[in-house]
Amino acid sequence: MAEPLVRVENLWRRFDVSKPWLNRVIEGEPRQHLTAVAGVTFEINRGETFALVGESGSGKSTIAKMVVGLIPASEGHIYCEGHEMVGTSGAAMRALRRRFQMIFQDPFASLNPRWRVGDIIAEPIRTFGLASGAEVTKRVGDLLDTVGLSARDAEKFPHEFSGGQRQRIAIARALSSRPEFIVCDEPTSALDVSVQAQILNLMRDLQDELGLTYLFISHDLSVVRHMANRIGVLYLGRLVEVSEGKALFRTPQHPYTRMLLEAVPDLAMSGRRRKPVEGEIPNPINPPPGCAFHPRCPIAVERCRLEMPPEIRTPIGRAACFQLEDLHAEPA
Ligand SMILES: Nc1ncnc2c1ncn2[C@@H]1O[C@H](COP(=O)(O)OP(=O)(O)OP(=O)(O)O)[C@@H](O)[C@H]1O
Repeated sequence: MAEPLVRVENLWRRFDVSKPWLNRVIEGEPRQHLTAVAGVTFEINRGETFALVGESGSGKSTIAKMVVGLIPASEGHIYCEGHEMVGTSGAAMRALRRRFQMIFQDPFASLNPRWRVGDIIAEPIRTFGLASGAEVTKRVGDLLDTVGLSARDAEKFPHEFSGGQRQRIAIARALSSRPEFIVCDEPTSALDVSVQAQILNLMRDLQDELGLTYLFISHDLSVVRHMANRIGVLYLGRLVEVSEGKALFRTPQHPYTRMLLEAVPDLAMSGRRRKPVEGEIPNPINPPPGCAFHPRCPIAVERCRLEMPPEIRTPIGRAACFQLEDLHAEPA
């Protein structure tokens, strides 16, 4: 089998969330750490869309930022076609920055309001020395055309566009360095539903045309269903399930995946009524012992409160749950 384009192996990210030194001394408090990502492993094959889903605070954005090199990992590995990217700098990091791009949730915040659209899109082209002079203008015009805008829009400023158009500009900018891999962090969450569909269609068309690979991050399962080949479900920084996309919607394995699916009106599994997600994600500074999901889990048993469940193979992927272990005995 071909090497995956991206492989993330046992990735961890801890944040120091201690109070300032003087407060700690006066109040006699120790340093505090928050584990945002705890030993995550997944791979993304060339040309596919791998989605990460989970409630707010589950660690999706933190993983995304580590994968594109915006923040360092505390521990673990990120391989690009087998080459280690954690700890790289200089030319290797520069190459990664060209090949891996990111699109953010809020296109207004990610576009410099004082720059003309043409300059925003041209910046990566110039930075990576991909073109010069009139060639840059031509390439900017082509990119605007590719995302459904016009070459004339290069003269305008971001505030002259609607939310959906601004996300098109952000996509054109991401494409300008001719990347192979784009991390899309909630790219349509800030947009109206009708506009969301247009942007998602554009992203799918671009994937087919340019052979792009996506890491797609979303808390919205109905959006993910239309985009992902495979899906990773995150809970409090851990992957509780990684499964083939369509199968996950038909036969979710982990109780947390089931809970998420049952909460989405048009996805609630056939014959079942929609049930809102119960409880809240615990504080990651002080996570529950054993399986972190046990306080909210409808099928938790004593063992779940004491031990971390191992990852096992399921018919559609892998998942970490003692109850599934009894069903599918083979370790992943
Ligand atoms: N720079 C930081 N310093 C301290 N804690 C952080 C930092 N960045 C993220 N966190 C914490 O890490 C955890 C995971 O955050 P992250 O933003 O990755 O989650 P998410 O799933 O993307 O959620 P959302 O959809 O709300 O962005 C959260 O508890 C968050 O508060």
